[in-house]
Amino acid sequence: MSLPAASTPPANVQVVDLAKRYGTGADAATVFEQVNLEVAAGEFVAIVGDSGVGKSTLLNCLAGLDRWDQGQVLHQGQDIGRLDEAGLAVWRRAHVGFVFQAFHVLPHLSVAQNVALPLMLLARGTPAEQDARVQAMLAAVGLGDRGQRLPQQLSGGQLQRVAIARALVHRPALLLADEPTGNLDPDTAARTMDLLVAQTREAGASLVLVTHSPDAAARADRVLRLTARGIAAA
Ligand SMILES: Nc1ncnc2c1ncn2[C@@H]1O[C@H](COP(=O)(O)OP(=O)(O)OP(=O)(O)O)[C@@H](O)[C@H]1O
Repeated sequence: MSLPAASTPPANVQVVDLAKRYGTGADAATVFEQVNLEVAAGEFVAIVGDSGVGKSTLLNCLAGLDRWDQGQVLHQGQDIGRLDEAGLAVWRRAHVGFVFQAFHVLPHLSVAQNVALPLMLLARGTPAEQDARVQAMLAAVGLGDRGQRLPQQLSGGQLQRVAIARALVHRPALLLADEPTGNLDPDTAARTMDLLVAQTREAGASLVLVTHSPDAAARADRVLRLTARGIAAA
């Protein structure tokens, strides 16, 4: 009896013929179209392109935060365009770590509570295990002694590091980062990139990073340029 042929595992992330437009009828404006992209587990892809070409929009589509007009976004073979808002929220919570240009840190929670949020929402681990993981992440971003502070007591660069700790704390399979080093000095930027790359390699996450920074792009396995007509090797 012959064994079934081993099937190739699907790419962690697949984008198929994606198009995004704003407006309708005569006012319709295409941001991008014919975007095709595959990112493997453990792979780091940087996306570059002119200002306004749609890099943040594409990242938002990958996170299911923005809807698109044509094409598909698949995560481990699952078509996330078929999920409703509640389904998307559950999927995102479990699988996605997002570092935005704006930090989206909650002002009334301490730094440690902000970082703990994904673990609490997923009810992952005991409170003691959650505390230990949060403390380890804060130490990794150089904020081990700032956990009890409120966000307003931190600098912009420190807040960016809180956002990165929070994005990584639940070891997501898909890491999406929009200019994560934009507000940071060169040393902190390099350490931040170390963290993102380590998570990608060690946890087999896929990292998609939008950047204008040549230093950040230089760390990627592949650099792709987004234009209105698609995405290709830079
Ligand atoms: N809600 C919206 N309605 C209409 N147009 C929008 C909306 N949001 C974004 N756009 C347009 O979509 C295009 C892509 O914006 P986006 O922020 O994705 O670009 P970007 O490549 O990330 O830019 P940058 O490098 O400057 O951050 C821009 O022309 C922008 O004006």
